[in-house]
Amino acid sequence: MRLGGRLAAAIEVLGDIAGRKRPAADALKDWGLSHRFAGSGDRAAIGNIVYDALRRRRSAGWLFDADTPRAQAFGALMLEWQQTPASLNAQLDGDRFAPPPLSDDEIHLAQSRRLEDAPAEIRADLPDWCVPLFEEVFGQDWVAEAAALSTRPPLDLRVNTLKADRPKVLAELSEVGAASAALAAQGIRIPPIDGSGRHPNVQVEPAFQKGWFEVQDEGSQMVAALAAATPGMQVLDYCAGAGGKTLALSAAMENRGQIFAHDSDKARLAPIFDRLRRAESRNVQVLSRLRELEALEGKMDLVLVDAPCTGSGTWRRRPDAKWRLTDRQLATRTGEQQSILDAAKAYVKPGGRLAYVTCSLFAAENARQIDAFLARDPGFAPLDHDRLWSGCFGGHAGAAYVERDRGISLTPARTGTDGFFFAALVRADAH
Ligand SMILES: C[S@@+](CC[C@H](N)C(=O)[O-])C[C@H]1O[C@@H](n2cnc3c(N)ncnc32)[C@H](O)[C@@H]1O
Repeated sequence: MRLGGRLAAAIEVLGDIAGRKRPAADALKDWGLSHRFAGSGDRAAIGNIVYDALRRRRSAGWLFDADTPRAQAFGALMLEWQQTPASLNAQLDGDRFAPPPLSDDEIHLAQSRRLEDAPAEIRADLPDWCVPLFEEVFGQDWVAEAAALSTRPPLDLRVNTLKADRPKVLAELSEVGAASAALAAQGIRIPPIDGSGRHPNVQVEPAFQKGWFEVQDEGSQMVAALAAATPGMQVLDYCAGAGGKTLALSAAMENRGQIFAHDSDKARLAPIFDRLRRAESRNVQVLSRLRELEALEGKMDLVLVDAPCTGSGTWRRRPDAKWRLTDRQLATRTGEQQSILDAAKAYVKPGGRLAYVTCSLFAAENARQIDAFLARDPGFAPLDHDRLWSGCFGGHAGAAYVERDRGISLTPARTGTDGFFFAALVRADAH
C-alpha cells in the first residue's frame, strides 16, 4: 500500500472509533481482519496515523477547522510526519486507493494557520472539561504538560536483576537502539520511532524468553523503587494486576522475604503466574481471595496500593482513552481509590508503610486523595517525600514534582516517563 491507501484506512478506522465509541486497538484489529491483504508494514503505518491523530486530535483538526477523521488524519501527518499539503497531494496523486486530495480551500486554511496561534486547549490537545484539572495541578505549565502527553512514547524495559544486569541486556539489544534510561537504575529505553516505523517486538528476543528483562515504563519502575522494598520484608501488593510492580519489588528484594500479590479480578491476575516463572521470582504468593489476606492484618512492612485510576498519565500510549473519559468515570475511580485505601491500611503493621500509586495526573486521584485519607485516619503520617526522592534519585533534584507531605508526580514533560503519582504514609500507631 502507498501512503494514500494507508491514509484512507486510517480515516476509516478513526470513523469507526468515533462512531462506535470503541477502543482504538479493537478497531484496528477488526480492520486488519477484514483486510488480510495488508502487510505488517501497512498495519504499523495505519496504526501510527490513527494513534498520532488521536494524540493530536484537537490540534490536527484545528489546522483544517474541522473535528472529523479526515481532518485529524491529514493534520496528524502534517504535525507528526513532517508532511505539507503540497507533499501530501503529490503522494496521493494517481493512487486510486487514496482519499480525495486536499482541496484548495483546505490547503489555504492549513497554510494560513500556525499552531502557536491556536487557543491553549487546542495546543494542549485536551477535552475542555480536563483543562481546569490540568491547571489545578500544573499552574502555568499546564499546556506544556498536556502537550507532552500528546507525543509518541518510548519503549521502556526493566532489567530483571534476579537473572541479568543492564550491560548484559544492553549488549543483547544493541541493534534496536536500546540505551540506559535516564532515571530508573535498571531501566533501558528504546526511543520513540518516527513516521511509519514501529518498535521492535522485544518479546520474541531470547533474552526476554530467558527472563532477563520485562517491558515496563520507566515511571512504573521508579514508583516501584520509591516503595523501597528491601530483602526480607513482608509486602502486600494489594492491586497486583498482571504483576508489573510485583516483579520489580521481588527483584529489589533479591527473592528474600515475602510478597503477597492480590487483585480482586482473577482475570487481571492470571498473567502473573507465567511472568513470575520466567523472571524466577520465588518470593511471591498469589492470593486472589480476600479472605486469604486475613492472616496478614497488621503484619505487613509495606502495603502497595497501585490503585485503579483514570490512566490520564498514560494517554501517550492510549490516546483514545483521553476522549472517552468522563467526569463521572473520574468520580467513580476516586470513590474506588478511597475504599481500597481504607481496606488496605488494615494490613500495615505499626511503623510499616502504605504506598499509594496511580498512573493519573489529576489531583482528585492523587494529592487530594492523600489529604482526605490522612484527615480520615490520623494514625498515618506522610513520609518526607523530598528525602525519599533524593534517597532514590539523588542526582536528579528537580526532575519530578515533589511535595514534601503529599507525594511525588512524574510526567512526560518533567521526567520523560508516563505520568505517575506516588505517596508513602507511615502507620504510627498500634491500633
Ligand atoms: C493499575 S492496575 C494494577 C497494575 C499492576 N499493579 C501492575 O503494576 O502491573 C489496578 C488494579 O486494581 C485492581 N482492583 C480494582 N479494585 C480492586 C479492589 N477493590 N481490590 C483489589 N484490587 C482491585 C484491578 O483489577 C487492577 O488490576
